[in-house]
Amino acid sequence: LATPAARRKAAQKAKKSSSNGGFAKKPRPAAAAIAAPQTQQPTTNNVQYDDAQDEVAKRAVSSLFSVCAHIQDPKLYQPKWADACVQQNSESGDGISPKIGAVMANRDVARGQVLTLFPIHALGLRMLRQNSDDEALKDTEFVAYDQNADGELFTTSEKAGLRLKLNIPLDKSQPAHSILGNKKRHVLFSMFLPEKQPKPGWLGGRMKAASSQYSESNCITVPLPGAAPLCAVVATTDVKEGEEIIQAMQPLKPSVMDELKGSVAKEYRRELATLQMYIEAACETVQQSSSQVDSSSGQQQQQQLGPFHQLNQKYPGLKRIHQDPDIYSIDNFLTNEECDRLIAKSQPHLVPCLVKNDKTGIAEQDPVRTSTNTNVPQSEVPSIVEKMTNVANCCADQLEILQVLNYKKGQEFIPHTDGFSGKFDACGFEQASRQATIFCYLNDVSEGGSTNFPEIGLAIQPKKGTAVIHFPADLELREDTRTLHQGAPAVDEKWLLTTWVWNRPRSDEMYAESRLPPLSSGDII
Ligand SMILES: O=C(O)CCC(=O)C(=O)O
Ligand SMILES: [Fe+2]
Repeated sequence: LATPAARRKAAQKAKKSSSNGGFAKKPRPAAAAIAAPQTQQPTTNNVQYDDAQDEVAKRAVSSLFSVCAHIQDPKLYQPKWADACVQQNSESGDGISPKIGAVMANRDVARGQVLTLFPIHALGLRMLRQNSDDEALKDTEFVAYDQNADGELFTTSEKAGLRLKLNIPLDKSQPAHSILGNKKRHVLFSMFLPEKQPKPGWLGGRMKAASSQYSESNCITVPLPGAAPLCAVVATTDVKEGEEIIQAMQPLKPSVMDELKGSVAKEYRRELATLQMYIEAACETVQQSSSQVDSSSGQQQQQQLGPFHQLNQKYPGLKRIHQDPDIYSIDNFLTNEECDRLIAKSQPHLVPCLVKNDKTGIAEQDPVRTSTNTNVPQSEVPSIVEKMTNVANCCADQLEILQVLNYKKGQEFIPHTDGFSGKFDACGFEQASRQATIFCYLNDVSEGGSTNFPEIGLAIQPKKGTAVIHFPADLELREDTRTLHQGAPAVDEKWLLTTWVWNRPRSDEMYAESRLPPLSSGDII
């Protein structure tokens, strides 16, 4: 759909089949969130989808879009506070620089200040659906757009160059979180169309993107505190008047991102309060209209959770780094030698991580988990198994087959939970469930690759030898969705050892430790 006319036609067609906005159906590969070790039957993550919840989310997107479109009308609102750059539209005197189209700072801007805002030409919602055999219920993208302009409907067949999609994570401090809070299912994204007229203060998306050199960028796009999906382009270095604005394409460390958001929140308190008012009003409209959707029709209730698996609280160095849901860490859980030897053992055996396709039942490569991994027989790492069973108060048979994961630049594991609701037959365990996740970082990682728990605002930067333990389900085998987590895209290479503690021993002979192929001679003891 390369031409505006073709897109318009498609948009009209799609409008007929949708209640509001544009409805672009997007078949996507089934994205099971539980990754499978190579030699095992992968397991499914039984994500429930819920039509009522989707309807509320779609209404939220439409409502947020109409408010955002309204704000972008220069007759109504001019963001002078975010008007620190211009787009070059004629050749300068020397004929060398700046280039036509380049976005340049029109004043000095300090790190943490806003350069411009990111325009919202359409607002989209990716709805991840799994476990569905029905074609009509595959993953879809709902897009709310301006019905009077070209290019209203964005289908996945359009080339990435035609528009820019920006995923917008919503933390709990965002008003939109309350109406779009199901991060496991709903991905909010904003769309930018280069062919739209640029508006002063809304030049985001028009600047050059940094190529591979991370260091050459001077800004990044961040959701406006309290006013997402509106986003600002924020300076990541001090920028001089006349300097070209170049956007970083790599994710920043969560701590740096938080610092930038903090400085924007502080410096532009008044301006943000105005925008927040608009966004809150849009959210209230949705809340009012969705209050009719009664809980029996599927609104997910936060289930009461009971006690969780107990760790050995006397384990040396055990620290609780988050309470309710509890997350623990232990520095130097593995020695440097254990980490180095485990990497050396695993390196020659790495294969792409597989994820179960819920439709076919086949374990296959999937963009949800792009790292490589290998299984590690317990017999080759007795000292590590001994520490794990000691801290987790369990026997070695309760540990799922150990895996070493390797993430190279750009590789990631998208947000997922490790647990199940109820009993399952999986990974050699029968009528059982995962109670705890233990992972250990095998190297220090300074850029990218953090393990993020977005529901609780926790980000952990990998530190060599540190173990992290969380609890995907309670003792009654009810999943705790607050433990949603991701392996953020790696910048530096990252190595991780991971396993899960089940509530009963591994029993299926097919998954016996003795069947695992050895990695190398020389056990780590
Ligand atoms: O890579 C990470 O930081 C997390 C890995 C993970 O979540 C998993 O293996 O289940
Ligand atoms: Fe995980």
